[in-house]
Amino acid sequence: MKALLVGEYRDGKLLGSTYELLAFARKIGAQAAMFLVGSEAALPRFDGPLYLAEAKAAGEFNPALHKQLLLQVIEQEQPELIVLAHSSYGWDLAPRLALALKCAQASEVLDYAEGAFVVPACNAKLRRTLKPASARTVVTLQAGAFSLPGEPAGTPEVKPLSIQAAAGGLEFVGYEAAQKAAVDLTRAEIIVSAGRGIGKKENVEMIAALAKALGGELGASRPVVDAEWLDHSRQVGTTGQTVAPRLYVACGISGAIQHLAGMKKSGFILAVNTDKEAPIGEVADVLVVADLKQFVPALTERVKALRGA
Ligand SMILES: Cc1cc2nc3c(=O)[nH]c(=O)nc-3n(C[C@H](O)[C@H](O)[C@H](O)COP(=O)(O)OP(=O)(O)OC[C@H]3O[C@@H](n4cnc5c(N)ncnc54)[C@H](O)[C@@H]3O)c2cc1C
Repeated sequence: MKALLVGEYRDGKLLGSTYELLAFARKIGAQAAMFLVGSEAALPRFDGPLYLAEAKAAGEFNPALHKQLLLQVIEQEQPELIVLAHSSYGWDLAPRLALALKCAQASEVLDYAEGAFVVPACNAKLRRTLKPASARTVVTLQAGAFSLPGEPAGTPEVKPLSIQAAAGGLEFVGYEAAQKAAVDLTRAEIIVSAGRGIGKKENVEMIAALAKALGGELGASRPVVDAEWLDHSRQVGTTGQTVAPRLYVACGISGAIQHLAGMKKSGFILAVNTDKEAPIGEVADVLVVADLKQFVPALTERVKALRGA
């Protein structure tokens, strides 16, 4: 099987998600070629053809023009799969491509087995298996679902793409930095995070008390932020911050892949969950199967006593 991987480049840098596409291609045993609107100065490390359009000429974000360039490469390479990251770039480009190619599209792929793609359903509570009816499929990959076992290596064979004329309608103007987060969790050595399992806003205080006793920062999963129990600057995960503290305490967090992608590199992970089968157990060093309303205050008192606070 042949896969055309659509790498991502932003602000002069190749994005790490590009290597997740390579990991996916490797996992499914596909022969990989890559398309990138980027720069010679930031090439991906892999062995294979790399169709490169200069971002200076094509704009870093111009789905209409990038689609045109991609269609030329697809004509040449004839891949069965066109693979993008499930990012704002992929969300925009993938359906345009699928429509132009009149082929199937599978979004937010988590896994692949026997010609079928596994994708999340019902707000990630369930998984659905999709078997495309077309010979060619455009897929976007969920962030963090695939990773290379070691450091990427290799030298691509660069095939420059020339830009004849800009596709009308869109012009890449630039990026606008998001407002600086009120809390920088990326620097925290200890993070205690609240998940939906805390039940109600009033229980945030209980999690904050443990964070304070440990001398750490308070974090959160997305539902806690969506419910406005905590500010977005405290969200950990693919649409929040990526953290790697020495200690991460997950209170009432199930361990959805989007949360794990933001904290699985923590030094030591302690999870508190009533469900012993919760996926957080797969990355936790210790999973305490308990009601957090009993366990967390007891742990806080013990920590305070040990620290003489
Ligand atoms: C595009 C996209 C991006 C996303 N980005 C993020 C992101 O950045 N960060 C993020 O966190 N999520 C993100 N999500 C959402 C993610 O898919 C999950 O829905 C979310 O992480 C679940 O949060 P949770 O674990 O707090 O809640 P749930 O999945 O509802 O889990 C609650 C857990 O609490 C446990 N529990 C319940 N009661 C108790 C109790 N009394 N004591 C102990 N345990 C208890 C339950 O057993 C359960 O495991 C994203 C989703 C999408 C589609």
